[in-house]
Amino acid sequence: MEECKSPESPSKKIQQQVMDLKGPYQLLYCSSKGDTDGVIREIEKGVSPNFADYDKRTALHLASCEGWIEIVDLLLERGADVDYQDRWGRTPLSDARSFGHEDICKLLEARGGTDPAGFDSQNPCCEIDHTEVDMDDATLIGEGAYGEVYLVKWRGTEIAAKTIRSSIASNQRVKINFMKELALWQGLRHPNIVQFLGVLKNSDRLIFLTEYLCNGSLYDILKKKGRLDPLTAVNYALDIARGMNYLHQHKPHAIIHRDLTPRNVLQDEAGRLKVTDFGLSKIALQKDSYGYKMTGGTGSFRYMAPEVYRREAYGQSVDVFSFAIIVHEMFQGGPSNRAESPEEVADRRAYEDSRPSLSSFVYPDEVKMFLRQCWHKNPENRPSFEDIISQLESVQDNLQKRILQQQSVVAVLSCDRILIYIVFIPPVVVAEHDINMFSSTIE
Ligand SMILES: Nc1ncnc2c1ncn2[C@@H]1O[C@H](COP(=O)(O)OP(=O)(O)OP(=O)(O)O)[C@@H](O)[C@H]1O
Repeated sequence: MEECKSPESPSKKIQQQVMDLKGPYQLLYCSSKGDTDGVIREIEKGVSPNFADYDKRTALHLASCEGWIEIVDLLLERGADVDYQDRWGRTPLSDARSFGHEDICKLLEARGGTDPAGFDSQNPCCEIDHTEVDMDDATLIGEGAYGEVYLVKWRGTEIAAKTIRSSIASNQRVKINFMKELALWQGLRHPNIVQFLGVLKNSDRLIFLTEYLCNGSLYDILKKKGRLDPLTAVNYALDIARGMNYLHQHKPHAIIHRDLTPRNVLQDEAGRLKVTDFGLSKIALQKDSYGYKMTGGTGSFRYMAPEVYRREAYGQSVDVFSFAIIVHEMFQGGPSNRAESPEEVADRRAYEDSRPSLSSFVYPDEVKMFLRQCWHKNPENRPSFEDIISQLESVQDNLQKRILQQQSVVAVLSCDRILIYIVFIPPVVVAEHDINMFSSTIE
């Protein structure tokens, strides 16, 4: 293990957690819990009533969702922006409408609140009638944290149907949040992003449909093949980086994946990797006193940026950290520190600055340097995916040149994603009697 010991001690960790709870996030917590005294205390301490979390959600959004009219009134009195838009463009009025809090809607409207996008978040997605997809004839592909995934046919094409467990989908808040993320996913189009197709209408379960990727996940590929050759690893890394760059450059707000792991990267029949399930990670997970807590139940802890684990405010560079761990795994053939539990790994990364080893001969120097930047402890020092793409393209170029030098290649044909090397094979010098022997054998 390559480790740089941080000056932080275990007591620092506890202290840090206490500080997180006491920080400005406490205002959001009190607003969502209906703690009016707590809201007054935090505002009097100097916390801005417009303080927002990483989703740009303010105390007014939370109180409007939860139906705390007294707190909505108080926040407005103290200068909260009635039309503050969150990451999805939703205002507090959009939220109060979604949750059916009529009294709060009236109050917000009276104070000039609007619902610019006219959200009706019960039905924002393209809906496909359940009779169009025969779920009784579905083939089970696998099971994740949210439910099972099936291979089904829709209009003659094989697609994937993701079912959300009723224990999750029956919670109205979770369902609304899921629909918000799916509505966002629906508008995305990129060759390295799994295509969302719609939600099954009138089904007794929450089921959404996406394109089907027949080669499974990067997790399955690494499990089967182990370590990838450097050029394949870099090609795969470029696929993921291009998909992620598209998400991070999404307008008007960047889309942060938050749970980029090898299980959330799928491969199509042409060998191209595509990113899936962004934004869904935090929705169904348990809510604790800090807000939503990522459980890392299926191993996400291994890919979690230190600032997420420490429950600090975070930005899009958390995805760059996860990306670096995935690239490391592609060179390595699987996760490092397999003996440790995923949570222990995340804890040591967050509080001891531990990082996977790069000492092995498998990493080209430029890849080592690049990984160190991507998993840098200071999120601001991590490169953007745009930078990552240009760095990886130059690594790809160098690797291809090295392959050409090592072999007597006379030409390279490039056909879509396949490179065909025409290799010169020197003629073998054969003695005359050998030729005679050879011809007699043929006869
Ligand atoms: N669109 C798809 N095409 C083909 N296979 C898929 C598709 N989506 C998911 N799968 C497969 O279905 C299985 C379950 O996927 P799912 O996304 O529910 O869970 P996961 O990603 O394995 O774990 P988690 O729920 O923690 O993210 C995995 O084996 C995955 O490779």
